[in-house]
Amino acid sequence: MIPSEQQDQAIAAIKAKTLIESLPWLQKFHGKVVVVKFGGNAMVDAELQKAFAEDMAYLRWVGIRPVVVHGGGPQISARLAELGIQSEFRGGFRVTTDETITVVRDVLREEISAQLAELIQDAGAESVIMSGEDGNLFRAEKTTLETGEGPVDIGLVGEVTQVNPRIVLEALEAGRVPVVSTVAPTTGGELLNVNADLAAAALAVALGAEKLMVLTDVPGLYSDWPNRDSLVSEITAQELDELLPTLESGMIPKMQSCLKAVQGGVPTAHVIDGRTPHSILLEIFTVTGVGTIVLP
Ligand SMILES: Nc1ncnc2c1ncn2[C@@H]1O[C@H](COP(=O)(O)OP(=O)(O)O)[C@@H](O)[C@H]1O
Ligand SMILES: CC(=O)N[C@@H](CCC(=O)OP(=O)(O)O)C(=O)O
Repeated sequence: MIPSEQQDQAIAAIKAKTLIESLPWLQKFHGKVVVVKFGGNAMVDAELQKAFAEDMAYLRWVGIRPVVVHGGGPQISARLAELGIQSEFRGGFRVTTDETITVVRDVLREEISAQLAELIQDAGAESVIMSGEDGNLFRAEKTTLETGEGPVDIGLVGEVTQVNPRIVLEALEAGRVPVVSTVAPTTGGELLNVNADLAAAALAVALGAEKLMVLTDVPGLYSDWPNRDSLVSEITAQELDELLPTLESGMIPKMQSCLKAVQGGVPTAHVIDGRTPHSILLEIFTVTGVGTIVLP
């Protein structure tokens, strides 16, 4: 055999190995719901967004049912800055005023949901946009932040207290990929800004999802941030519960979300690096997986 043929054969063998390695996972996850939270920091690059959308279409066509819940913190902050409004965060949450909530809702729906839905359609799967306001998807209650100096009012910020997953299930039944943004009304009809990590966990639990995958802009959870040698590949709910009080702002809602999901019956929750193209496929379909896995 000439060297170029040998090289072609070696490449073909790697491709075939990768494909066949996915067989047990295809069997295990067939028909199952996977909730993927796409973070604002992971979606700044157009190529990565395209790869993400391709992953969603891929999952849909291999018979797994993906549900996208997205954030958009940096994009909301950018729009607010254009409007001359400064962003303030307390405990990882945006202090949200009457003026801010309209911007949050618009950026999430008109800009980010719309763009993701279009990319998913371009990748070959139907998608449908929804928020906590649609079909009673989410009900929320106002969050009061507990701090060392007592409770702090952070404005129109809420947490999901009820989920009615009907419209998500209808979309999945119709073969569509739901793209969910996370503003949500109270029972009184007041619109609240809900952190997307936490909303994703509530939705994953309500849907009886097989996995929650949280994409962000780091390789996973670090037990001793920012020490790069402290990447955690696997952690139990109990260990995470103990680690949570030591974590810093961005990671707090993310890890609370993973904890809530596994405590609510989701078999595994994952924090993975959204900057690696197709990291979702690598996590689901390869033996080693990537990022941090949270187990019950
Ligand atoms: N223990 C930790 N492990 C990993 N990242 C951490 C940790 N503590 C703080 N971070 C920070 O959290 C950020 C991710 O949170 P955030 O900026 O809210 O992301 P996203 O927009 O993806 O939701 C990381 O970029 C990192 O700077
Ligand atoms: C209450 C609160 O902080 N809401 C978030 C909602 C978007 C979000 O969660 O975006 P990421 O996933 O990119 O962080 C915000 O206003 O930024």
